[in-house]
Amino acid sequence: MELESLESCLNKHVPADELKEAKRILYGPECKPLEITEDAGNVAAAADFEIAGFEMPLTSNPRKVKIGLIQNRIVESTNAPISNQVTALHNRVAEIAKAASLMDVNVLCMQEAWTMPFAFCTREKTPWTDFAESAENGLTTKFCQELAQKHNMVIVSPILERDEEHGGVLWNTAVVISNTGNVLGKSRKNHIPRVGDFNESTYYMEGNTGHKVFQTSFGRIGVNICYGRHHPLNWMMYGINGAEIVFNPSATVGALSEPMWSIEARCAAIANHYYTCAINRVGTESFSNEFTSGDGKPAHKDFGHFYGSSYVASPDGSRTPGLSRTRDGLLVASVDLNMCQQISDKWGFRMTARHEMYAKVLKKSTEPDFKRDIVYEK
Ligand SMILES: NC(=O)NCCC(=O)O
Repeated sequence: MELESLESCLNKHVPADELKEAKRILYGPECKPLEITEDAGNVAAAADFEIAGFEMPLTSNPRKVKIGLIQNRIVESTNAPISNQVTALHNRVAEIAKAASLMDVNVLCMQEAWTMPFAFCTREKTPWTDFAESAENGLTTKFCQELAQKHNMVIVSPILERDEEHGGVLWNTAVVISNTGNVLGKSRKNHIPRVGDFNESTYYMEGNTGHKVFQTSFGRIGVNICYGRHHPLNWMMYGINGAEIVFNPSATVGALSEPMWSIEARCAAIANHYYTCAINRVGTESFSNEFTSGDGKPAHKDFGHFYGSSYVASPDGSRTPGLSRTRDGLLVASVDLNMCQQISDKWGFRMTARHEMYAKVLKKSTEPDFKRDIVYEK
C-alpha cells in the first residue's frame, strides 16, 4: 500500500509538542491554513478530490495572488478511444477548476501532458502521437480558453504539441492562456530525459522557445517543464527574465526521483528569488504492450507509481505541505509577489551572483580545446 503523504505520517507519529518545531525546521516559516469555502469543499467532496489551501508568509507590503495546482490520475484506461480519454480528462479538470474558481484562484496550472497517459515509456509512436494538438487552436486550448474566461483565471496548460507550421513535428509544450481567454504564448520543455523508462527523445526534441516569461494580470510567470528541474541554469534563466512564479508541471515516479522532489523546486525558489510550483501526476498507468528499461530487468507494462505531492515554495525558504501521494487534488496557495523583491533585497543573490565571471568560464568550458582548471602536486 502507498503512504498517503509525508505530512500525514508526521502528524500521526510525531508528538504534538515537537511537531511544530519539526515542521519549522523542515518547512520554514509557517504557511497558515487557508479557509476552504463551503462551496469549494462541497465540489471536492462530491467529485472525490483533495482540496488544500495555504497562506504563505507575507511581507510588510503584500501583493497577493492565489495560485492553484491540479494533480490527477488518468480517468479512462490507456486503451480506450483517444477522444474518450481526452474528454474524460477535460471533464475531470473542469470539475477541479470549478473548485479553484470558488477559492478565487488567479493562476491555475495542470500537470505535464495532462490530456493523456504518460505513454512515452512505451516508445511506441502510435497511438500516442495522436494525442498531440496545436498549441494555438487545438481542442484543449479552446477548452482552456473557455475555462479562463469563465473563471477569470490565467491557465497554464501543458500538452503534447503538434507544430502544424513546421511539418507537424511534436513538442512537449505549456500553453499560457490569459484570463481574457487569449493565448499569451507557449513555452517548450528544454531538457529531455533519457533516464529509466523516461525515453522522451523518441517523441520530441529539446525545446526552442528559451526561457520566456509571460506578463499576466497576476504577475510574471514562467514554465520549466519536468526534467528541467534538475538543471539549475534552466531555473536561473526564468529569474533573469524577471519571473515571479515558475511552474514545474511534471510526471515522475517514486523509485526514480522522490527523494529529490521536495528539494529541487524549493532550492530554485530560494536561489532565484521567485515562487516555484511543483506539480506531479498521481497513480499507476498500465499499457497493453510490455516495454523494457534497457537494464536487463524483466519487461513490464507500467512505469510504477506517480506520487503526486504537489507543493509551492517561496523565495523566503518556506513551502506548503504536499498534496496526497495517492489522490487527485487541488492545492491553493495565497502568495505575496512582493516577497520576491524583499527577499532579493535581503539576501542579494542577484547582486552577489558574479554572472560575468561564470559567463566567461562557462563559455570557455563548451569549447573543444577547453582544459579543466585542476592543480596537481609538482
Ligand atoms: N517527465 C519527465 O521529464 N520525467 C523525467 C523524470 C524526472 O525528471 O523525474
